[in-house]
Amino acid sequence: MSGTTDPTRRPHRVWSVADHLDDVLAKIRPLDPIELHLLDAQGCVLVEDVTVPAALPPFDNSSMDGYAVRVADVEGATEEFPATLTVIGDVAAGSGELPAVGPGEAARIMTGAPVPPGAEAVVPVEWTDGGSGGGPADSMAARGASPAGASGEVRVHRPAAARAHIRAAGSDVTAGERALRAGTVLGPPQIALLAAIGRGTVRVRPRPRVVVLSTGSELVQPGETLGPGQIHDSNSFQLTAAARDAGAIAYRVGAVADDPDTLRATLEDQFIRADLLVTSGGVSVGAYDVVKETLTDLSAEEGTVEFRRLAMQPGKPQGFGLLGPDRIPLLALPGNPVSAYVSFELFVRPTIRTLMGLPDVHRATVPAECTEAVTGSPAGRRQFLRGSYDRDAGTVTPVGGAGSHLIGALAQANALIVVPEDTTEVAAGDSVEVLLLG
Ligand SMILES: Nc1nc2c(c(=O)[nH]1)N[C@H]1C(S)=C(S)[C@@H](COP(=O)(O)OP(=O)(O)OC[C@H]3O[C@@H](n4cnc5c(N)ncnc54)[C@H](O)[C@@H]3O)O[C@H]1N2
Ligand code: MOO
Repeated sequence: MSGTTDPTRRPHRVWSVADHLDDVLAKIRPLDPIELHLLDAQGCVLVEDVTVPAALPPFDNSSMDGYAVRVADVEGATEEFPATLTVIGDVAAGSGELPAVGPGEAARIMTGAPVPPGAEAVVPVEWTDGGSGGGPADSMAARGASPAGASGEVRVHRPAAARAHIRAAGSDVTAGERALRAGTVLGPPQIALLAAIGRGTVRVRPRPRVVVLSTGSELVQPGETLGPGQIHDSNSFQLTAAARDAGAIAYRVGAVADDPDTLRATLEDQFIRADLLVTSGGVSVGAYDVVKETLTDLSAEEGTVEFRRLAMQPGKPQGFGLLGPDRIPLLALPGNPVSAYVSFELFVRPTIRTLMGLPDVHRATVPAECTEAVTGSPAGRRQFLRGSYDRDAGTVTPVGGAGSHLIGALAQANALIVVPEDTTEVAAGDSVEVLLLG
């Protein structure tokens, strides 16, 4: 990284939001798939069709705690004239050895336990006296408290149809059927299915490893005391949290001073573990804009990073390129905290989600009625104001002003109000486009 900036070579083109985003995403390829343990694959995109190896349930089993019986033995049973059966033992979930139920016999059976041979139906314990000799039971005596419950007699008060309260083998999924299609995003129910069919690992596109570093000699770690002219580094925390929220494994690298050699060395150190590099600060036109200074005019081996002006507010100065021998994508965001956040939402989040191979990379947008007038939106720049969106009312209210240093208002917002390039004023009651955050 040679770090020489030649101002005469600065491109004068002003990029639209859409053109910059298209240019970024055109250079991002989804990460190569790897085999991951189920919980590590949560939120990832499956790249294989998964076939069911063996039916679920694997065997006929009871859906109720009760008694496994033969249908003829309980035919016509009532509370007044119960069917009295001999209890031959217990079948608990996980039971390997099953007692055969003969005529006039019943086996106590628990939910999920295999239906024993000879039994044709299950009667819930509430349809019986539970072996007590009294009225209808509301539960079984716990085995520990009453081991005798697995023997003696039970009076059944109602008849049961064949296969009543029996969950048939294969009634959930059958061997050979497709459990999940390639392209499925693995949420909790999909992970449950994979586990149920016995898959311990799956082939997915992994979460990208995103390295976040902030730049600025004024920055001090939260928890430390500020000296004159210093502020706490909030961007690296904000962006690391946002990267996690977008689905990445994010590594926060502490704030780097405005020194090209330090920045260069810090970035190079991170190449080993980065699928994406995100920096904040140092991209505008000042004398200490270290990111721009360091990453402009790189050699062919070092990569290419282009610094641009975008027709948006906040977020005007942006850098994008591919760095190092592996051509790791780098997004250099402006340092103002709101600018950094808006830039993340518009450009970094879709990049992370493209790396993951997710089908839907953008935040949802909805129309909403703006409850207050907006004035002074800059002509020719798309403005992203912070807003509080009320879904029930279908309204959005601007919070704070347009200043890109307003972190307090940002923390109150749940949406960005989009004011188009050709609009400088919005009247109260006008419909606006709102980008929903989360
Ligand atoms: N003469 C001009 N000056 C500026 C222009 C311009 O076009 N001409 N653009 C302005 C715009 S718009 C933006 S946005 C900023 C972008 O500046 P940088 O990306 O170079 O960011 P810095 O100068 O490093 O910092 C800007 C601002 O943000 C604070 N900051 C930076 N990093 C952090 C952090 N990690 N946590 C909290 N706050 C941070 C920093 O202290 C500055 O106040 O340039 C304008 N200037
Ligand atoms: O465009 Mo800067 O990003 O307004 O604050």
